[in-house]
Amino acid sequence: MTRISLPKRSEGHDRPPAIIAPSILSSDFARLADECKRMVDLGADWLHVDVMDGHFVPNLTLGAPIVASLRKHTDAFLDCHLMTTNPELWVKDFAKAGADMITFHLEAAAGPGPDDWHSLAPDQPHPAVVDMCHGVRAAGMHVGLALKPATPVELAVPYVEQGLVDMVLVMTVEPGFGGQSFMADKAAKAAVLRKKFPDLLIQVDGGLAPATVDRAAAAGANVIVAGSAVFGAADPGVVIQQLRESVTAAATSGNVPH
Ligand SMILES: O=C(CO)[C@H](O)[C@H](O)COP(=O)(O)O
Repeated sequence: MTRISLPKRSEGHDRPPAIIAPSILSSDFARLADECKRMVDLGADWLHVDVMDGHFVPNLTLGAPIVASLRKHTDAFLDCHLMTTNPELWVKDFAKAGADMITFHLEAAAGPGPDDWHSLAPDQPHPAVVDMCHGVRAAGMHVGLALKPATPVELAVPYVEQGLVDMVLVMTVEPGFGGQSFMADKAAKAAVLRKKFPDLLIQVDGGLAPATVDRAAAAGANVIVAGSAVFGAADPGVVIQQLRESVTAAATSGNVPH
């Protein structure tokens, strides 16, 4: 059983409700519990946890022990984005630590190289990806599937069609670091998914801020990850509110995502 259920799309909306997930990558790690409490008090729906292994991306951040420590201080939904090779190695540890969702990279199933997605078929689920989805659910967590900027969005479709994933994460920067510039053309990948899957959680991550979120919201995204824009703001609560309003306005506008 998953600890917290996922929000559902309601009548008259073209997507599930807005979920704003500050990325703790931009927090003061020495004061992590306080930083997370502050974000939740200011209106954050989820906390986004960036897990980097120094192989899949050129950066090292944190692992399950930090999640376990954090869990002692918060009941918030912990959305753990695994930027790692061999993500299956970490499923049990993250489940035990109290993670609510594991989002792993589709490319990691094919290999750690930036172009390894070329070996994935658009119409046939990859067995390693399918096993990973089943493994995450069996461990009591929700499943997210992440796509790097160069990976075609169509490659995610078979896993959504088969009900294997709860969320697709469309990366709008090259994974590895906070504070990068938003890639608007990559956000447009969300529209392909939203047209086919009105109930799917579609997350965007990288360079999201009040100045860029409208583009992602117009494409159909509903889960907004923002690190530097939120933690670096004079009033993070205002930024969280602006991100939410952008998604909510797009969801009720009746426009087809573009
Ligand atoms: O996954 C990530 C980096 O790989 C981060 O979540 C992302 O970059 C958020 O930071 P910012 O909002 O500052 O771009």
